[in-house]
Amino acid sequence: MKIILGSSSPRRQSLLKQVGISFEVEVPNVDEKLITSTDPQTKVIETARLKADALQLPENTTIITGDTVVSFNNEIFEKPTSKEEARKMINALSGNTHEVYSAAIIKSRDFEEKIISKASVSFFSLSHQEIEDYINTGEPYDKAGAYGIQDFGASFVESIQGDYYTIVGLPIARVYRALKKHGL
Ligand SMILES: Cc1cn([C@H]2C[C@H](O)[C@@H](COP(=O)(O)OP(=O)(O)OP(=O)(O)O)O2)c(=O)[nH]c1=O
Repeated sequence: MKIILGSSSPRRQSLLKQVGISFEVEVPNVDEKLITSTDPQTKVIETARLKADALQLPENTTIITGDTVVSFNNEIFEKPTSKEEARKMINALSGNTHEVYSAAIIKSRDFEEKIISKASVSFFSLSHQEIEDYINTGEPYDKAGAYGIQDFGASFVESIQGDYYTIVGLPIARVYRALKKHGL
């Protein structure tokens, strides 16, 4: 059985490697704006499904897709599209607790697993200068919520509740166990 990871996320790729899963990468070509739900849990699972449905599903192949959003104060923060947006997100998260939702779809011709995971992250109060310095590293732009807990963004984090890897972008233990359940 071949495993295809339908993701350009280097984090998702490294997490699968970390638990010994061999896979090929095929990046689905989708317009995530098609998913308009304002509920973060619905948004991530529907976006992961959109990505999964955009991939071919030949015999003896299992595909894995994922999606991650940050949710704060009834707002959904995806990847920032500008310096201003990154600044707005990090300012909002500063000194507060937010949620990170990650979803994964694992599917073959014979089965489909739907995984949704939520974790909470509390930030220290950040100074204007550290926010500006962080934005200028360029790190925020490929990450929901404009920060990477696995990178310099770790310096913002006072505490987390839940699965760390859900914050990084894939609830890897649950994905791993679902794959093993299906003999992969
Ligand atoms: C909150 C947080 C998000 N992220 C990343 C995980 C995801 O890669 C990204 C959210 O964007 P996604 O749209 O979920 O994924 P992607 O665009 O990176 O890749 P693809 O759609 O091809 O699967 O944010 C971190 O790397 N660290 C973090 O702390």
